[in-house]
Amino acid sequence: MSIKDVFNLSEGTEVTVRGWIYRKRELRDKIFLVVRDGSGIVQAVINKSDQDLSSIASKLNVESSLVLTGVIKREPRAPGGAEIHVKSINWYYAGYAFPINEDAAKADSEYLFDVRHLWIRSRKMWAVLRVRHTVFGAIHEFFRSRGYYEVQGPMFVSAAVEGGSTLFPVKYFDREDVYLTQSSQFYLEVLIYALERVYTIAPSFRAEPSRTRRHLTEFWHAEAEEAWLQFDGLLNLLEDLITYIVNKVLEERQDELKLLNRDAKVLENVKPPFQRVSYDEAINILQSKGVGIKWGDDIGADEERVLTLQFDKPILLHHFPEQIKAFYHRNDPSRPETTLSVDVLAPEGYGEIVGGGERIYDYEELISKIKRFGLKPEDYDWYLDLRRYGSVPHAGFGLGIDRLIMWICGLEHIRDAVPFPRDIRRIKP
Ligand SMILES: NC(=O)C[C@H]([NH3+])C(=O)NS(=O)(=O)OC[C@H]1O[C@@H](n2cnc3c(N)ncnc32)[C@H](O)[C@@H]1O
Ligand SMILES: [Mg+2]
Repeated sequence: MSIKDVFNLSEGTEVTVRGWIYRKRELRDKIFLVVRDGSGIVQAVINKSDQDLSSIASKLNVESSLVLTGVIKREPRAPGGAEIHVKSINWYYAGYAFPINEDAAKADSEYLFDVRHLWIRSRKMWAVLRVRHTVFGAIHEFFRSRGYYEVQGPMFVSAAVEGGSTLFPVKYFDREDVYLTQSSQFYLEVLIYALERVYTIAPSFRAEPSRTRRHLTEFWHAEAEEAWLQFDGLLNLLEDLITYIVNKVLEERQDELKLLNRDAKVLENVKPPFQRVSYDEAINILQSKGVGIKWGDDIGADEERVLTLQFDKPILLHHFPEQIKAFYHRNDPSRPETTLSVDVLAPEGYGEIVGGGERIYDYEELISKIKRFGLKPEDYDWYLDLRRYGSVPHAGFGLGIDRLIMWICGLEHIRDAVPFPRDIRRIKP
């Protein structure tokens, strides 16, 4: 039986659970073992009057694996309000003294990243991993229930989508022009001409030199693209997607959010319409808050933080000046110096979790912008073909899943949202 089922059974029931010792405490007359499995934890009590049992329990360590049988007793002081009074223990592996103890857990956080392969067993990571599971499942459900087809782009690519400065070159046999994908977007733009509406969940790679609280060198990216979709439809789609995901987490992961001390009030407030703020309005708000910014400047993490603290809902920040966004963004015909682009900013200072917009679908417009941006049309030969043959208005976006999970769980650093985070200094475990 899994540990979480123990709490649904009545007092006096005999149960057998299996798992690992999470905490161990020896008192004068008792030994308390907190046992964990994939579903949760339960306290087990051994009376020292039972010589055989207590001699077994004494030699076990934190993380020793075992199967124990005992009788349920209500105990308000125990986690979950019940405990198991142990009758027998079958242990599999006494193990060595576990290197992560209470002090280590409070020690230098880099140490906890060095032993992430063991720290992954902590209650905090257990909760984050279960929220992560729900988020990935919700993304699949959302798109599949709306007729989007799941597709896959390649990981080895030949061109930048989001600028050459964060491309990871790959040693690819004798070639020097191969990179890890920054975004599957261009391939989704190919696939809409076959399936009309597509999505993918895949890793993306960015050679980010800075170690910030929201950048990784490898991150999980949910991207979607849809033929005929235009700007207002894109904004509504983003609101519906993020609301759907947050609601799923609220529905399935209340215990985990509590364990993470996450105040779910903000999450309960996530529903359409989000706060729609144009770039122009954002510049005015920031200037009124004393931020030294002028029209045409990029809005970075610090400025996003100021903006998100003005509202208690996600923000759809739209119509960025063309020079701030990638070449493929379609210029707004009514204000060509701006683009039909949108970033979604998560509240509470978390900032950008989504980037997207309408794409240029006219061949001449795209090739002239590629040149105007100092790029080489030959680097985008097959991408331009999509505008030569059957081009249609279309839009899409990329959701940074790790950043979304960081916000939903109320985490300090994106590295806590990922089982095995990668940044400029970390490539193991
Ligand atoms: N299909 C598309 O339209 C996506 C588009 N080509 C794209 O990659 N946009 S983005 O660069 O803003 O990245 C999208 C999101 O991807 C996340 N992102 C982007 N870069 C990172 C890094 N380095 N670490 C973690 N998360 C990252 C972040 O939430 C961004 O909003
Ligand atoms: Mg972006």
